[in-house]
Amino acid sequence: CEAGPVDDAVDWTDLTRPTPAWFPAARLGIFVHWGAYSVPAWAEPTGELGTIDEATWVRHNPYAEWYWHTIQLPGAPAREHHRTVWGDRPYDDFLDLWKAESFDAAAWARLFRQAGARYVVLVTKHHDGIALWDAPGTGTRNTVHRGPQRDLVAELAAAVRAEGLRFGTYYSGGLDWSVTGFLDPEQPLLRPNDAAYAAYAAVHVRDLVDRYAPDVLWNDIEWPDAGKHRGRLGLHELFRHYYDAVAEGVVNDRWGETHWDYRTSEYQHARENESAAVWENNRGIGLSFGYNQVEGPEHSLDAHAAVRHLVDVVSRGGNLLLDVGPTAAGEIPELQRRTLEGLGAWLAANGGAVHGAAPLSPAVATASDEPWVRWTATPTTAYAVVDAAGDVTVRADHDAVDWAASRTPAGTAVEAQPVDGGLALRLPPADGPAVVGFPLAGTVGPRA
Ligand SMILES: CC(=O)NC[C@H]1N[C@@H](C)[C@@H](O)[C@@H](O)[C@@H]1O
Repeated sequence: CEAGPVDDAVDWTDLTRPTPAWFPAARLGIFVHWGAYSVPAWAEPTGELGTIDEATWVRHNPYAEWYWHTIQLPGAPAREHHRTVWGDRPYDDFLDLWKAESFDAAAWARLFRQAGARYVVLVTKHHDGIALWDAPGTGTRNTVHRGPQRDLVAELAAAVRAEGLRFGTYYSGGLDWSVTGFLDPEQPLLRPNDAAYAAYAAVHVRDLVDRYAPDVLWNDIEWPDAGKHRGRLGLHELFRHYYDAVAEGVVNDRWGETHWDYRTSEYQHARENESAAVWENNRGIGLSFGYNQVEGPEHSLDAHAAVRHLVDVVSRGGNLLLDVGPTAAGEIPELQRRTLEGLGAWLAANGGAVHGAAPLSPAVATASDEPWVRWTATPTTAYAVVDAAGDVTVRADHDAVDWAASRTPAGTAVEAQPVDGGLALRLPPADGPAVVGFPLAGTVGPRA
């Protein structure tokens, strides 16, 4: 895997343009990791990326979608699990065992809309190289010819768009174990960088653009080095082709030092990227992206925790791309469904503080953890999201906010009195954070 010719003379700046407004306004997306790995659906719930040392991570990988890799490692519990449950069956048997017999794209799309998501990003080829559409050059190693025997990308794209949501595609440009084998399993991020693989991947992403016009191109790990050039199958041309085909399309930042519309962090990894103007944190509801049957409530965000994570991300200017890992049959596991439904119920009452909202100027108010308070804002309103009940004081420059007309978007009247250095609120008990909206003084009617 020699590093290919990297044409670092490429001028990537001509691709820069203002980020299409729909993306930061969306605030919540749903990620979907569904693949042959959803058949074994087994990993150790070790911990969050960014909090586990690499040596532990690689052998006790909590990402169930890395099953094929983890079972290569001598001493990995997953390897022992595979031998016990599956014997010496090859990984590709899971493609044929993946039937998707209960897959109902319309039901998924309805659940995602009800969860308050504004976009959905489906994994179309993960690191195992199996495509969820009839990808050129994959032969029968895709879900159209084997296993589900359906174009899962087309089905979900149509259903998601019928619900009024945007549809994006994830593609693993950085790793493809079916092309490279495992190189050195002890070094999991050794990437194929040769021109042949770069062309193979470019043809795939171009096919995704031409067939599904994705609103988001979400590449993972990095783009093959030999593909970072201006040629016909080069990355620069690919981005240009994409923007010509999808005017409001956005690309993430995992294509190497080339071009991006927004930065990404993952669980606790790369949180330095969260200082960018436009960014997105992605994580599972549990510790894995692919369905992991081992995970329980103790490993997963319940609705309350998901609300707090989303609000914290939005208060700092980011989007949350929250992952679901469906079962091989195509069901959304109950633990995940409950979180999505609870998140959606909260957003139905309080979404004004999230959708289309942005950070509030720190000159007006700042976050606190005791009580738990995060602030968001629209051009006319500041929102205090308060995870406490009873008498709470929020610190705000009340000359900048008009406290007289405070209301929760859900319509519950809230008493708000200015006190030294802030505002005293009397919050009714609620089964989730309360949201109190304060008109930003000077932008709306006179102080009452
Ligand atoms: C930071 C990084 O490169 N993560 C790669 C990681 N991304 C997740 C969304 C999942 O697709 C993982 O399986 C993948 O390895």
